[in-house]
Parts: sequence; C-alpha cells; structure tokens
Amino acid sequence: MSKVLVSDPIDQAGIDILSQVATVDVKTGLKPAELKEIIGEYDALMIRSGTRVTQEIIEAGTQLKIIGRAGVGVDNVDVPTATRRGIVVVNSPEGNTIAAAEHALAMMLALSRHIPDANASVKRGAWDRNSFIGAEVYKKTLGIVGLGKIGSHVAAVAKAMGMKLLAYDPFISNERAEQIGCQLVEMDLLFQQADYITLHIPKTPETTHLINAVTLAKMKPTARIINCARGGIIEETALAAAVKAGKIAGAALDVFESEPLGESDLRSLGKEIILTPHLGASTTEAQVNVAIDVAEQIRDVLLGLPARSAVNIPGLGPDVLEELKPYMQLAETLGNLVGQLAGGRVELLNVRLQGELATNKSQPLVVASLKGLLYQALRERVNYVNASIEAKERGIRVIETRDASARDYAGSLHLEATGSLGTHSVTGALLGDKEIHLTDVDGFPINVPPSKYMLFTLHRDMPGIIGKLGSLLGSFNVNIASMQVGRKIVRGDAVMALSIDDPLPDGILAEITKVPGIRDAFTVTL
Ligand SMILES: NC(=O)C1=CN([C@@H]2O[C@H](COP(=O)(O)OP(=O)(O)OC[C@H]3O[C@@H](n4cnc5c(N)ncnc54)[C@H](O)[C@@H]3O)[C@@H](O)[C@H]2O)C=CC1
Ligand SMILES: O=C(O)C(=O)COP(=O)(O)O
Repeated sequence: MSKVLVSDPIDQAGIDILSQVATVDVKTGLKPAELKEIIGEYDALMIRSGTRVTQEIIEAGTQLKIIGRAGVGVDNVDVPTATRRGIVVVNSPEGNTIAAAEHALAMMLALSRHIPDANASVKRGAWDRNSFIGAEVYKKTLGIVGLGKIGSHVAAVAKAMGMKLLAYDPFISNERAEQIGCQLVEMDLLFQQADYITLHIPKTPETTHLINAVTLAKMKPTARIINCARGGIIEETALAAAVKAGKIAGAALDVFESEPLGESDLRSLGKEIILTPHLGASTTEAQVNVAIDVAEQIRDVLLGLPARSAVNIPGLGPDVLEELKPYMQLAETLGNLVGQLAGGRVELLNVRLQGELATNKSQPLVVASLKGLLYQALRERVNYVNASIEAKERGIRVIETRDASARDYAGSLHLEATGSLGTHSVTGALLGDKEIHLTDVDGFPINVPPSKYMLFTLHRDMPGIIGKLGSLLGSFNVNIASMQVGRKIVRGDAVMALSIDDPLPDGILAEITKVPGIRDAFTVTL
C-alpha cells in the first residue's frame, strides 16, 4: 500500500479520501531536518503553506510521486526540481478563493473602523468612543492589484458596498475588467487615486517588493493598503516607516516576508496597522474544499490516473503528447511571442492550424498556444490543464480555424492576437521535424529560429537602415547573434528580426524608433 505524509493541518475530509488508497501519517510542525529524514518512505506529500519543500527535501524523497498543496500558492515548493524528478505538483486553484477574498474585505472594514483595537479596549474594561472614529468605504475608491479569481470576488463585493473600483493587471483585457465593473488603470494612477489598495497577485520575481518606498510615496496620506496575497510583495521596512511617519493612513497584512513573523517594526505600530497570522484560507468551508480537492488528486495519481490541477505536467495522454511534442513547443513559443507583441492584455487569439496540423488530433496545440500566451501572466502556474480556463476567465476569445492546404511547410501554425498594442501575428513551422522556425511576423516572410531575447522592428526597406540600427545597438553594447529582414515588396515596408545575446537596456527602444525609417520596435523574452 502507498504511504502519504501530511505535514500541515488538513481537514479530516481529505485524510478520509487518502485513507481509501494509502497509509496516511499526519506529522505537523516537523523541522526541515526531520522532514528530510523521513520523506524517503513516502509516495506522496500533502502540505499547506507551513512546509517548505526545498530541493533538498525533494531529492531526499526518492519514492515521491506527487506533492499536493491544499491551497493556491506553490511558492513554498521547488516546482522546477519536482518537475525534473518527474514528481507531479498539484494545488487547489479555487477551493479557498472566497475565504481569501472575504479576509481581505474583512481587513478593509476592520482597518476603517479600528475594530481590533476597539475590541481590545472594551475587553480591558474601558468605554472609549472617541479614539475610534472611523471612515466609511461607501463611495471611496478601491484599487485592486491583480484581477484574478480572488481580486474579482473582492471587486464584486466592494461594488455592492458602493465603492468605485480601479484595477491594475497587465494581463486582463479591458472587456473582462468592465464585466467585473472595474476600470483598468496603470499602477501609478491606482496608487495616486485609491483610498484603499488590496493586493491579489502571485509572488514572482517581478512582484517581489513591487510595493516599496517609491510606490508608497505615491499613496494619499489618507489611504490604506491590504496584503492578503503573499509576503514579500510589500517591502515591510518601507511600509512600517510610511505608516509610522503618517505618509499613509494604515495597512493590514495577512502574509509576511518570513513566516512565522519574527522581530519586526510592524509589531510596534498602533491601531493603524492590523496583522493576522496568514488566515486568508482559514475557514471551515475553504479547508474542506481544498482538502477534498487535493486529496482526490493524490488518490488518483497514486492509482495511475491523471491529476486535474497539476501545476507542472500536461494532462494529456502520453501517446498524443509524444507525437505532438515538437509542435506543442512550437505553439507555446509562438503564443508567448505573439502575446508580448500584442502587449499582454490580449482580448482575441486567432489560431490557424495549417497543412497536416489541420486535423482534430491537433486540438492540444490550441491549448499549448494559450499556455504560451499566458506565460507572462502566470509563469509556471499555467499548464495544459488550466490554460483554457485561465484564458476564459481573462476574457480572451479564441477563434480556431483549420486550413488543410499546406503552404511552404508540411504543417504550420499561425497565431494572431489583439491586445493593448494592437493586432499582431506570427507563423511558425518545424524544420527537420524538430527545429522551430518563425516563418512570418505581421505578414512579412522571415525564416529565423526563435531565441531567448529578440528585437523586431517595422521599418521602410531602404539603404543604410540596417547599418544605423547595428551601430545604435553597438553603442549600447548589445551583441547581435543573428538578423533577418522580411519584406513583401522592394523598398516597401519591412520587418527585421534580430536575436540578441542579452536583454535590451532600458530606454533603447525609444532611441531605435527615432532612427529615420523605423516606425516601430518591439523586444521580447522567450
Ligand atoms: N492569504 C491567504 O491565505 C491566501 C493567499 N492567496 C494568494 O492570493 C494570490 C492571488 O490568488 P488568485 O486570485 O487565486 O490567483 P489568480 O491567478 O486567479 O490571479 C492572480 C492575478 O494576478 C495577475 N498578475 C500577475 N502578475 C501581475 C503583476 N505583475 N501585476 C499585476 N497583476 C499581476 C494575473 O494576471 C492574475 O489575474 C496568490 O498570491 C495566492 O497565493 C490565495 C489564497 C489564500
Ligand atoms: O492558498 C494559499 O495560497 C494560501 O496562502 C493559504 O495558505 P494556507 O493553506 O492557509 O497555509
């Protein structure tokens, strides 16, 4: 019989499901060394945010087949190491959405009415009605950073309370934001105008310390900020200093850079700050939901069945995958590329499967294109299982067409995306069955393999332009690995695709578009 270790508190409903197929040991509060010592005995590990599943732990887990996170965030799991070792990582993307959203809303109201401190003062025996004059949220502006599952529910409730809603989410379409009743704005404007700011984004390299002394300085002195997403998105020392100096009116935090929270300036602040010990998902309902959701997936994987919310493996049959693998990679690369060219906030994706790809078996390529398209927004959390649902939730319309007539290649894939930078298209094919080639960008024929850092220009085909661009890049110490021009007619419009060795330095795109003849320039990281 399989063995499952549950190393954080999980609802009994989950334990009951696991017990149908495995021996279950519940051992919470283990130190890393203790976990490392015993993990080798187990086929599955079930956790919440309390257990750090590091590379060391995963490598010691020689029998591990699956790690189940009974919640959303998998930032405490070394997913790349698990993937390399063939261990499935699953989570419960929706089980605690309502609990986390309600906690953020509770924090907003508690901050506005000083409920924790007023309660403590009555319990101390006082009857002080003057120290706790509050503020109403009605007709105030709520700025939501991250309009995903939790952010959207916060929006719906806040709207019903009469709040005006602003949102910042570079990966959500205007159409989707409007449906939720939010106005999408840039982050600076949100910070300047909001009376309350609530964060609902994942912790990624881009969002770490997204809120720092500079962003806090943009807030109104009467504004308050709430973080029920992840510790480390707000720089805690900068926040404590801003609250202490009265630069902002207050903050409510459920999550911290290091948990449990140790010595911290945050603890010494008064009623303007509320701290809770990572309670966002701690409702009876959410704990039952996530425990069942994840335990069912662990049970299924131990029985050799696929998992429905795997964050690191495709939920497709191995035979289909093997055949389509190189094309899946092509579709992901093209999706990632066209998403960046279209500016991220994509509303419409046209997928055209051409030549031998125009068969019904190629449906996974549409999913792979969406996975690529959403990669910039969701990173490793988007997978073949959730890409279509995530796209739908973001209001991305997908139109799929099949054209069996082969063009220059036996099979090719054409993607056209409409986003905040307009409509852009890319086509790609495989060379020698394996090597990915871009064969067309915005209707201009090219033939280049994609590379990690790329620069595209739209320019007039005229003498001297390539030299000028080369010298400009040289003056910024940018090394060109390869370059190709695609044009439809001589001396008409043309596209240049350059592979470069490093990311483009800040400010250079603006310089490039100043070169006479160059109309536009885009850079992408693949
Ligand atoms: N305090 C707690 O106990 C809980 C915390 N969480 C945390 O809440 C957060 C949100 O969860 P969900 O709404 O389920 O995730 P989600 O994936 O549905 O939504 C996240 C949104 O953030 C957006 N986003 C990504 N990068 C961004 C950036 N740089 N700037 C602005 N927006 C960006 C994405 O486009 C997406 O719409 C996660 O960090 C999760 O770990 C979730 C449950 C409980
Ligand atoms: O689901 C999440 O991302 C959470 O942050 C909840 O964490 P928890 O399961 O309560 O330790």
